[in-house]
Amino acid sequence: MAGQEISKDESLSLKGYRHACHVMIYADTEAKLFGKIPIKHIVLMQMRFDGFLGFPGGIVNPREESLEAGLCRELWEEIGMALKVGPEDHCSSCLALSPPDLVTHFYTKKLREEEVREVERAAVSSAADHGLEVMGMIRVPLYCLKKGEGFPSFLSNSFIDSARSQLLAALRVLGLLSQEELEAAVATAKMMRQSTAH
Ligand SMILES: O=c1[nH]cnc2c1ncn2[C@@H]1O[C@H](COP(=O)(O)OP(=O)(O)O)[C@@H](O)[C@H]1O
Repeated sequence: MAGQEISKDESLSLKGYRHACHVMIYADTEAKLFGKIPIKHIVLMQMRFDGFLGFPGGIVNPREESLEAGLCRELWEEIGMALKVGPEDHCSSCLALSPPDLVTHFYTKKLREEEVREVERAAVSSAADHGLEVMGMIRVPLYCLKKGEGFPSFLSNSFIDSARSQLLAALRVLGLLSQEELEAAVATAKMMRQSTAH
């Protein structure tokens, strides 16, 4: 579920709110799973310390730094290398579902495949948060195999705050998956969750 959308400027004028910025890093790829199923796009998320999936980023203080400067500082801690994310990469800002006094700002950043590999290597070898606040960077499987394996199964995980909606919206807006593919994956994920609920 997503919180209420709000413009970035309006959110910055709210009194008493904290701000969090997160980014979806992605790239195109020619790679094929089992040598035949096109992966098409690499999309990075991370397993957080609390067992939820989310995007890299964190809390920023707009009174001390711009949202983007704060995001880059957080990325340095979680990825262990400098990654430039600017206002042009901003996608959406939302009032968080919980806690109620939080605005979550979401960005997307397209890299080349080799640059994504560099991010993955740095996240393991240099990032201060690796193994602590971040248990590991992961790739989102965007293909759909038999019995919901792949993206539907991935969507059945637990996501922090609006991370799942941010993922689905970004995939749609960036054209990484079609509306039909997204709807089918969401419906299959829902059935999978129901059938595994005890
Ligand atoms: O990927 C995400 N998308 C949307 N909201 C998120 C995501 N990750 C965390 N949040 C929300 O933002 C808050 C702060 O984020 P995070 O835990 O990354 O920052 P921190 O490590 O600086 O405390 C979280 O408590 C959660 O409500």
